[in-house]
Amino acid sequence: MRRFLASLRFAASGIAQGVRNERNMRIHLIAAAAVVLLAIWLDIRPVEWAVLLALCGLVISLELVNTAVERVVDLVSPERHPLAKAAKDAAAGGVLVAAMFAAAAGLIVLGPPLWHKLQELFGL
Ligand SMILES: Nc1ncnc2c1ncn2[C@@H]1O[C@H](COP(=O)(O)OP(=O)(O)OP(=O)(O)O)[C@@H](O)[C@H]1O
Repeated sequence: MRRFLASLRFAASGIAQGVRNERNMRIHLIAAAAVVLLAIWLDIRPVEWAVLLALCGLVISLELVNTAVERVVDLVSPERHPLAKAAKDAAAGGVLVAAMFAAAAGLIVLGPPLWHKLQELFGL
């Protein structure tokens, strides 16, 4: 049990470091918070919540993995190297792909009810 709690502490510390040091991580967190607030306001269905939360979690997790790849590459290859570039660029590409699909899913789920709500509010 103590080892499990210690591993949770290490994981929490990794998340905190990512938030402190990575600007992109803070952008993803702000985007996730905006999605959650919008979803509450629009009162979306449970299955829609599940999709949006899973995708927000995926993007934030991949950003942490990207940070880990950057740290390891900087450790093993402080000098420039084509493989170091390939590793960092692939990790960054992974985050970008997930973020683009998450944004598309967000538009599909939140777009129609948001449009409906705006029509109601402004009598469009
Ligand atoms: N050791 C290296 N060898 C070759 N190219 C590198 C190396 N380090 C970084 N690069 C290139 O420079 C880009 C930016 O690298 P950098 O380490 O600044 O990461 P970053 O994506 O800007 O992340 P962050 O700003 O969060 O540290 C990488 O995506 C890669 O293309």
